Formats: sequence, structure tokens, C-alpha cells
Amino acid sequence: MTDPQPSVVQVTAERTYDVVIGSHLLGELPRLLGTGVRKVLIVHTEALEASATAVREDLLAEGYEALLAVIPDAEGAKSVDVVAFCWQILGQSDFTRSDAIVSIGGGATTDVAGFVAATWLRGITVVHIPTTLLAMVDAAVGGKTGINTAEGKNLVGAFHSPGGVLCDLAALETLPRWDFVAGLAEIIKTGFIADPAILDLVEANAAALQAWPAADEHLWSVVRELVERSVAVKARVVSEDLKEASLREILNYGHTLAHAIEQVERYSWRHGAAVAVGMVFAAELARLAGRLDDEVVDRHRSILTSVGLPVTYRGDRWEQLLAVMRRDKKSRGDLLRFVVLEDLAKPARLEGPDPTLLAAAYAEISADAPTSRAVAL
Ligand SMILES: NC(=O)c1ccc[n+]([C@@H]2O[C@H](COP(=O)([O-])OP(=O)(O)OC[C@H]3O[C@@H](n4cnc5c(N)ncnc54)[C@H](O)[C@@H]3O)[C@@H](O)[C@H]2O)c1
Ligand SMILES: O=C(O)C(=O)C[C@@H](O)[C@H](O)[C@H](O)COP(=O)(O)O
Ligand SMILES: [Zn+2]
Repeated sequence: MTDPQPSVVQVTAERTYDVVIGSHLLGELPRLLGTGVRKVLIVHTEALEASATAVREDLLAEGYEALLAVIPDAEGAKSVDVVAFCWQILGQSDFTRSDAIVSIGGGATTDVAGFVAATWLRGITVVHIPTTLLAMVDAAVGGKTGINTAEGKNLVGAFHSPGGVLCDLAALETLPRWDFVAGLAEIIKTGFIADPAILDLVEANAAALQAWPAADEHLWSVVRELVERSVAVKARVVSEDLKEASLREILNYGHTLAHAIEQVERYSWRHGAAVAVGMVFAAELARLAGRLDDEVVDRHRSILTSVGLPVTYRGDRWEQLLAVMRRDKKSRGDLLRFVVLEDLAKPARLEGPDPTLLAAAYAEISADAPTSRAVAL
């Protein structure tokens, strides 16, 4: 990958911060940390040890005190025990309100590190360095932080905007193919809810995207454009509605069923794979409610399949999924609420759908045999 000039997307939510997109961006970190920071806790998983060590050395050279906190991989990190572990390090190292956290990793790492930052001394600075496609385009941007409980996904969390986000595309060179493909699900989501040019770009490059890592410069430029477009949408939405009073719910397209699948599968599915199935379910729901044309529903299946994402789920799990979906954060009392589409880039809400409609939509995505969580592997 060549090293073109970084681009910057600004978010204004609680404060104004930069999402910097480019490669080899470590030099930007002190600026994003802001003035007055002396100590930095770098939160990462074992898989990102080399990057975390490089960041630590850079920070030490800049005169910071820098410590490492190694947390479990993937969803295993999003627990209260891991949060308590980080709080203990911060406490024992005398972190004050002028100190900061840096997260390096995928969305699970940025979610938990963001939550630690939101809660330590009621809120300290956090800068995210996302290293998966999904975290670059979604998780690290927008200030939604959270952990899981035994009862469900992301049930505990806080809105806490970062001081900045460094999307270093070079990190994607080592990202396994399946994790890259999982990230495409949130990009495709963004295409459906707000920016259909994203769908055209994915469709035109589907085979090469599915065959990650990138074989040529052209694909890098496609990936960069997909990241820039997705971040621009997320920045616009969260700048208008940080705390999800209304507009921000559109970013939850496909997530009502997706989170239930993740929980039922005990988090053995990647989030992006579950979101892919959840979007087809939401599209079927809208079609059966007479609000979405067949053509757009078909496009969900064709684009997701073209990059190797799943579009079905096992038919024998409906009752279990329905029970979990009732705890979705968009629910109000007994009322289930879904983000649906009325057309491309025309999101709407479907509130309290009839149980027979829900079951009929589920029948449209049901498979007899258990769906593979990783169609693209
Ligand atoms: N807060 C938000 O707005 C938001 C948005 C979307 C998703 N999320 C959350 O993000 C999480 C999913 O994020 P994810 O898909 O990044 O998964 P993840 O964080 O579990 O990372 C996936 C895997 O990739 C590995 N990895 C990360 N970077 C790598 C690299 N550069 N090279 C090699 N391996 C690498 C990790 O070790 C892990 O095994 C879910 O918990 C989801 O709920 C949050
Ligand atoms: O940023 C948001 O808002 C989103 O909903 C983005 C989602 O992709 C993300 O998975 C988010 O964590 C889901 O939030 P939740 O409130 O449904 O837990
Ligand atoms: Zn998501």
C-alpha cells in the first residue's frame, strides 16, 4: 500500500474530535491526546502486542508515562471483570482526570476501553486506534461504549466521545479474511441506510474484497473510500444525535436480530456476520409489511452473499431469539421496535409488529441446517 495523505473527518458530539484515516499515523497520537496528559494506559489484546509495544515506545519517547493492559480477545473482553481489571491498574497507578487511555484493537477492545474511560473518575480521555475494518468504520467512532452481561449484549454502557480516532489502514494487512469480511457487513449497512454509492462500490469489487488481503493498489483505494464514506455517515449521524434520542437508531439497522443471534451462539459468531443476517430479516419484515420493494430486499441477499456473508439462520431458534430481542435497547415496554427501510437511504421504524409478521419474516431467512457462521472461510 502506498502512503497517501491522511484524510480527516470531524465529529462534533460532546466535543469536536478528528477521525484520521490514512496509514502510519502514530505521529498524530499526541495531538489527539490533547494537552496536559502525562500517563497513558494502552489497552490491547495479545494479538496486537507488537503494535501496542510500538505505541508505548513512541509515547515514552515523547515523554509520557505509558503502561500496557492486556485484555482477552474478542467478546471475552466485554465483561465487568475485564473492566474491573482495568480500573485496578488505573487505581494502582494513580491515574487522574488529566491522564488518558489508548485502545488498540477491534471493536470489542474499543468498546471496553471506551467504557473504562467513561467510568474512571466519571470520564477521562480515550483515543482509539482501531485495527479491524469494523472498528474503523463503526465501533471506534461515535462514543457508544459497552460491555455484555449474562442477560445480553451491550446491556451496560455509556456514551463517551473519544478525544480522537486513528484509522491506520496498514493495520488491515494482517487482518484475517473472515474478520475483514465481517467488517464489510457494517459498511453495507451504511450503504443501505444512508449512502448507496457504498453498495455500488462493494458490488463492483465483491470478488476482490472477499479474497482479502488486497492484491493490488486499486483494492486499497476502494477500501479507503469505503472507510471514508462510512465514517462520514457515522460522523454526521452521531454529531446530530449522540445519545440515540432518534436519528442514531438508524445505525442499529439489522442489529435487533443480530444481537440475539450473537447471544444464542454464545458469541462464537462475529458481530458483522450476525448483522448480515439481521439486515435480511429487517428487509423481509419491511417487505411483508408492504413498505419495501422486492428489488431492495433481493439486493440485500445478493450483495451480502457476494462478499461471503451469511443471509440465513437456523429455523429452530425463533422462540429463543424472540425472548432475547425483547431486551433490545430500542424496545419500549412490551413494544418491539425495528429499524426498517422504505427504500435505499430511507430508514424508518416499525413499531410493535404483529407476531405473525415477525414469524413470517423469520421463515424467509430460516435454514433447515445450522448456518455456518463463516461462509467466506
Ligand atoms: N460501539 C459501537 O458503536 C460499535 C459499533 C459496531 C460494533 N461494535 C462492537 O464491536 C465488536 C466487534 O468488533 P470486531 O469485528 O472488530 O471484532 P473483535 O474486536 O472481536 O476483533 C476481531 C478479531 O480480530 C483480531 N484482530 C484485530 N485487529 C487485528 C489485526 N490488525 N490483525 C490481525 N488480527 C486482528 C482480534 O484479535 C479478534 O480476534 C462487537 O463487540 C460489537 O458489538 C461496537
Ligand atoms: O453506533 C451506533 O449507535 C450503533 O448502533 C452501531 C452498531 O453497529 C453497534 O453494533 C452498536 O454497538 C450497537 O449498539 P446497541 O445500542 O444496539 O448495543
Ligand atoms: Zn454493529
